[in-house]
Amino acid sequence: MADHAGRRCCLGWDFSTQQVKVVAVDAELNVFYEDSVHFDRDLLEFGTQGGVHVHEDGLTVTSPVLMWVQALDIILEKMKASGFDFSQVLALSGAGQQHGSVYWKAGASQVLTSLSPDLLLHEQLQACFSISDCPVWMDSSTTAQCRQLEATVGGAQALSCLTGSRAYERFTGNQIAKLYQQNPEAYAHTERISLVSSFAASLFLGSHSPIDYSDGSGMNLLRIQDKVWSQACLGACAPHLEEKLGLPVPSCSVVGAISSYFVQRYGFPPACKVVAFTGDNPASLAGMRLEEGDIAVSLGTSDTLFLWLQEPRPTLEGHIFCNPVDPQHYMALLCFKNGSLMREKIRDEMASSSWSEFSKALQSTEMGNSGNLGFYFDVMEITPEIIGRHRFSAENHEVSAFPWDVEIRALIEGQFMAKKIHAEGLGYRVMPKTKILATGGASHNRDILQVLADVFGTPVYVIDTANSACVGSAYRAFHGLAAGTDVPFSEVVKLAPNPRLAAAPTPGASQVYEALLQRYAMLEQRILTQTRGPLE
Ligand SMILES: Nc1ncnc2c1ncn2[C@@H]1O[C@H](COP(=O)(O)OP(=O)(O)O)[C@@H](O)[C@H]1O
Ligand SMILES: O=C(CO)[C@@H](O)[C@H](O)COP(=O)(O)O
Repeated sequence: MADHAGRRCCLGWDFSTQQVKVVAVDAELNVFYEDSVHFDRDLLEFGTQGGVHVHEDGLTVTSPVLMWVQALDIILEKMKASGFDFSQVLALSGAGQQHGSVYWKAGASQVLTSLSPDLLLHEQLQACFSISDCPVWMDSSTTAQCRQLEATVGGAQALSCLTGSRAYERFTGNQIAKLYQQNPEAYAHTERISLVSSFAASLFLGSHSPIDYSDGSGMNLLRIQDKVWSQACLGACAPHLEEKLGLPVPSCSVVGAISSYFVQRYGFPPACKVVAFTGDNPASLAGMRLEEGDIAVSLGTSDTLFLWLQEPRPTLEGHIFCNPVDPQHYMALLCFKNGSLMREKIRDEMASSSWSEFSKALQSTEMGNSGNLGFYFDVMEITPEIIGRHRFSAENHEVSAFPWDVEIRALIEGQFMAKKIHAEGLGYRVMPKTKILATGGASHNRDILQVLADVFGTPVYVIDTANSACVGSAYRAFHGLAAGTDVPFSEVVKLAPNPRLAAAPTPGASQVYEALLQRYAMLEQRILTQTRGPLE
């Protein structure tokens, strides 16, 4: 019998870009089980790279919905085979990569409610989707729909004030508008549209799960102040959209009990609660127990930076989402598309595909890289909209190549300088008590975290697992169980292990980066002006 038998717990799931992950957290808030299924490695038949398919136009990016379902089957079977005691699961919640959308075909809810425990989920859900390839957050094919949406509500700033963001290509409303315009039949045959998060919750619930306020804020459709769908935005995207989306719910809502499929096949207790699933970044905010004044930096497939906010101040850059753990508050988020996959490319080109070689370059080069600076955006970046690799010497001359170790430092310093500059653009300032909480796959790399600490001039902390979205989902499940008694989230997680210091700023770092940050910002503007012309 496995040593995790008989421990009462909550499960936290994460349906992220490259994998499905799970953790089990016991009542003392210790993580005692972790597992994952990696799409490229474990589900070869879908032929994804980094969990996605990039289409011929270079802009459309999708993932097969049945790959996500099958990944859940595999991970549940692995847990069963390891002796995991499902009968002790009190509640579960989860997270999904943000903005992606799933289109359930008419009749799907009937299938969901009558699943046979003798078969796997993917064997039974084959015919349940009106499109098999779901648009995901890396898609940037909806510029026309974005401009239409902004025009309908009075411009980009007006849309941002209403929904927390100007129109972004990956945001779900614009993706739905594209689907409706290009494939009206599939749209007409769709009974329900889920986010990746609410889709995953629906599998556990055995019926369509509602979208929560926090992940719903990444759609350009939800009014973030009063938390209802904007009729103007819905109308601009597609007809009958409100009925296909269902009503949004607070993020800590219990959306129901687990479906009988999981009770019969895996032995979950019938009373096991499903707490609304949310976006992976909001779930990470919960997992790291972010406090006002802290900065979270997630180094997953995407790089994101997010903050806790009391008052929303929507602008033309970045996003304001409803806060996933406190319904009165908000979070601000910046997303950088060229994150881990860009680091992997440079690692493969310059460091023999080895993270330890990559680290050696960071160890053997000086802070500030002797004035050499680089921008590495193999895919069109979101923050800011730049594509291509651009390298500059200390004299600000564009150069075509750097030595291998200079290239690696230029990549990592550039990525973190961009984060600091754009966070300051949102009005954020590093204060003496500020700490950075780092998470995501690349937070395993101490040399990368050292550069992060040096560029920001702030200590960097990590939690025990880099799967903060999973841990946050399990914490949110405990919160969902307790919320009937109106307990604040901070009270529920007060006994969770504290983050550990991973890197402190090197003496003299602030002086080195002060001048470099100014140069980086100036050169970023120069590239932007060269590529899109001067702003009017
Ligand atoms: N030691 C390491 N150094 C740098 N990056 C790493 C290291 N280990 C893993 N990674 C990166 O972590 C990424 C996956 O991060 P993860 O947070 O699990 O992604 P996601 O949740 O988006 O699926 C990989 O693409 C890989 O590049
Ligand atoms: O688009 C965003 C946030 O706005 C991305 O951060 C996605 O949520 C993908 O997350 P990862 O799989 O990279 O964690």
